[in-house]
Amino acid sequence: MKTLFIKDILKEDFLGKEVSIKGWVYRMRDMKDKVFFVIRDSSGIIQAVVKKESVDQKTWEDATKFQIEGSLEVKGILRKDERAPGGYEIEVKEIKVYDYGKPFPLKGDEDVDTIQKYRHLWIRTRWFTDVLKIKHSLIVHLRDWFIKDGWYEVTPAILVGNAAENTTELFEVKYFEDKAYLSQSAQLYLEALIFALEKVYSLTPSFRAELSRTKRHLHEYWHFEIEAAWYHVEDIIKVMEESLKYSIEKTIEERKSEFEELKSITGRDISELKQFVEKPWKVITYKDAIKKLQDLGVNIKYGDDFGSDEERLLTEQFDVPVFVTHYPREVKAFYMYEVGDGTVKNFDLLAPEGYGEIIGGSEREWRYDILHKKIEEWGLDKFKVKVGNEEISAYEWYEDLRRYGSVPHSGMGLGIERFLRWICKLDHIRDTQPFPRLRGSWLYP
Ligand SMILES: NC(=O)C[C@H]([NH3+])C(=O)NS(=O)(=O)OC[C@H]1O[C@@H](n2cnc3c(N)ncnc32)[C@H](O)[C@@H]1O
Ligand SMILES: [Mg+2]
Repeated sequence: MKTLFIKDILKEDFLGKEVSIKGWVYRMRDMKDKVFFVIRDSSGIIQAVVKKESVDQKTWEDATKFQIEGSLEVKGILRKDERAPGGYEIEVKEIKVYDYGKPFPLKGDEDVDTIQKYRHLWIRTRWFTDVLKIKHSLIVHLRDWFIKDGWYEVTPAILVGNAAENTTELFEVKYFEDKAYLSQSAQLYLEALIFALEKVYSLTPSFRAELSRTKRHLHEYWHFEIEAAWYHVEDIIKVMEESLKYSIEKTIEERKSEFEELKSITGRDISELKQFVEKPWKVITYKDAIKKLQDLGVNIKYGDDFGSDEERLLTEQFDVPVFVTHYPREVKAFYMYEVGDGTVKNFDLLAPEGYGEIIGGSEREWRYDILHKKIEEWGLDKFKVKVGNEEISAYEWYEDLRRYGSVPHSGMGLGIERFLRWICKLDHIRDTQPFPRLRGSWLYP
């Protein structure tokens, strides 16, 4: 007989029939002449009852030896039982023991440090399993949108020789006799690839050695980045509003039961997500945003960057995500296209409900002279790499993209974990990653 997933047998057509499932003991109650199990697999839970008078001695003894998270396969008859989770129960005839298990170290009320110590076991938590499935769907549908829109998935370098973002937030790694850095962003490599494929995307880990200890910073996060030749920043804003709405809409459809379960933990109601999809998202300039914050009594002036507090306050003025554009050149990255009035053609997408930045994007400086001057002005040419017997600027190759057939181009980077934190209404970004790397966390597990 075929072993099925639990979700596949929770149906009237299996009533009275023999079924077989494999999984782990989620709950158990040992009575005098009965043992009630709730067994879980990746698809859900089901009650299974072992009655002493209905099974042989060995099966009864096995049934009484299990611990929480013990692993087993049960065969039995599916019965209706309104009191059981899901309304069904298996009356067990046979048990195949894989592992009785040991007293499980987690009871469900542990503090953050204890959870961190047993994170490799804690990730079996049902609500976190729901978050992992929603993360999977958001990524799959986002990729789907870009594939349908003619973009190519590419595989950029992760061991790199230069900073793409803040030079003080690099993780340095030993690279034989030299040193390398863990990639902060695939952007510079995607910019090289558009001269071949024109529209490219990648999903890679990005690494940030930020010292900030906040609810939205990880040292290692998954970064969905896109780059397109001939596109201007307005085109990228349009692409991201459409693709994120598509991903959210498809994920809501596909993960109804997961969102239902999650609602009791985080309070996220899918009706809130539906209204983000239905309404047009806002676009305001940095200058407007500064004015709005000043009108709200925030002590901020033109030229200041936004921190989490300012972003939270700003997003609380809107009930949809907000694209904030045209920041002052000084507060943004070297590669951004200079408008000429002191601003750059960039945007940050701020998620509502106080979640803040989930995307950073911009039009790239594609004019060689201006980019070369800025790389020198920002001291980036001090980054050297060994090429053959000579030491050259680690940005020489990047400037070559402006020497040989340069074109206007734009792109963006979406933090998957920040996107997921907003969609699931999670309090802390640590609960968007199975093995989060946070300020002060151990490299364990
Ligand atoms: N291809 C590009 O144009 C991307 C560009 N080079 C870039 O890295 N922009 S960004 O620094 O704003 O980071 C992009 C996004 O990456 C996320 N991000 C950025 N830093 C983090 C940390 N520390 N933890 C989690 N997520 C982070 C966040 O959502 C940002 O909006
Ligand atoms: Mg940013």
